[in-house]
Amino acid sequence: MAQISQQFIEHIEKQLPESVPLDDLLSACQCPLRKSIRANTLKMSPQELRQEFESHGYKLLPIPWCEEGFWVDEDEKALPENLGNWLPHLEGQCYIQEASSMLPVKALLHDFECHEESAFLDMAAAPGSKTTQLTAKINNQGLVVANELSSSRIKGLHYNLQRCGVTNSVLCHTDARHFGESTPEFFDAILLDAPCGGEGTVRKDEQALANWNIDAVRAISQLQKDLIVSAYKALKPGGRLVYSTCTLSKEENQEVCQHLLDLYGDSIQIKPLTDLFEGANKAITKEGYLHVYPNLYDCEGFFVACFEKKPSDVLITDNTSNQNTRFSFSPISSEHYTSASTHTSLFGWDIGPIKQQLWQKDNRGKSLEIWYLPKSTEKLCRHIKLNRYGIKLMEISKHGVKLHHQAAISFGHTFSKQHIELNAQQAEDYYQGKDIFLDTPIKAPTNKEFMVTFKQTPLGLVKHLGNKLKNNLPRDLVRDKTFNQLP
Ligand SMILES: C[S@@+](CC[C@H](N)C(=O)[O-])C[C@H]1O[C@@H](n2cnc3c(N)ncnc32)[C@H](O)[C@@H]1O
Repeated sequence: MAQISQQFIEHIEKQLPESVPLDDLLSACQCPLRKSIRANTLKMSPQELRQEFESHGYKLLPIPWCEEGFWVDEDEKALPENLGNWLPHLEGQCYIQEASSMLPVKALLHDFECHEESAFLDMAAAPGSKTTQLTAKINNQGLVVANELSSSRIKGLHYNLQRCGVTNSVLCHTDARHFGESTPEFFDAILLDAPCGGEGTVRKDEQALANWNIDAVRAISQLQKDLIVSAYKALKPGGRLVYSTCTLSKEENQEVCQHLLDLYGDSIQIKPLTDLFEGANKAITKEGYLHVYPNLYDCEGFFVACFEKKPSDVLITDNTSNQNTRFSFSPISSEHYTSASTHTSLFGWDIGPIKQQLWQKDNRGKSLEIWYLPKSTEKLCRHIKLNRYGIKLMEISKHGVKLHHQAAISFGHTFSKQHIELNAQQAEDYYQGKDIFLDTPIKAPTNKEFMVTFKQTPLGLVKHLGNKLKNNLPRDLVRDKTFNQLP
């Protein structure tokens, strides 16, 4: 049973709209949270995800604001606890994400015209539920900067981006309060899913409201105000900003938005979310924000505000010097492009269409790395230090060309040759880091790299050694336990 501090009850009671009686809110806080899942459309359609679950007796209910998202009706059948070890999850076909947490990206992209050069910033991105939702929705177009301050959380963010086949993102590891100064008017759209008090998460975390106090709320509200000002400054005129939290107090929500409007109300305006989805009116505030109390749609509490920065007639000029010491890549040379494309053609992979995004980097004289970088990465690097760039595709050394794991999981769906389809047991063995023994040896030269797939989805690379396939899954991706069949 959730422990809810009396101080919180007295505080929130004063802020509740008439449509949300305190008793309804408190009883919703005591109900376990409905679980939800989202199809990652870079790898699986919502229909396929639904079929996969329903063929095992689960009942999935659509989430009204996210066509890729579903609630799992656990009255019918409960989800297994360890869904993270399920093969389709490891393959990046789905993401376990709370339903209301799917709202901010919906707001960010609603009527938004995304193009090849669009630059997005996710200011507080780990573990990546919204970054992966965004990149899937824009089909890996443009550039998405995923930023996270916490060192311990950035690894999980990177893992999720890789797993989900995200190719248009770079990772940044900084305090998001710096973006306003370091990347002024750089981004077309910014998501600030702010660090917050988490009052809306009490249905998942029974202790979330046990030790509530107003001083902590005020302190975090100040951080949020600094972050939203930084977001405003980093946004291009004509750009879009979404501010969201999973908390309920006005100090962390409406007051933060009002701070932005008090400072910059002449050049930014609220984009009301009234028509975001059918039924949004239940949660709409008088300003046009969505304030989702946990009882409204039977999910977590959430707050979402959307702003548009007015277009400006003043032309933005990028005065930053081209002398960029932080950027250690150069465009791929024709000699190395020839080596790279000769190698990828063995896999039936034509890298011609991505040639403009191929860069080379010297690996301390030992080898030469070939990378795929999202558009505008070089320009961005003139302003900020990145933690991880796009995707390392291969290494060229005196021993020849060697493909990298990320090339297979990000671009493997376009390989037409040199891949081996595994059965479920072999796919599980692969994720557990084991070599794969073949019942019937394949007719192919030994010591060659192959890509392995399961149900046509790329898992990674192996080396063919005759009767076995040597596992080349990077060690940090190896899992102790995996399963294929839903119970
Ligand atoms: C609500 S969580 C983000 C959840 C994420 N957007 C998602 O959907 O998976 C807020 C994140 O902000 C990070 N954070 C806290 N202070 C920050 C700061 N000053 N700059 C950037 N990130 C910060 C926290 O470590 C945390 O990971």
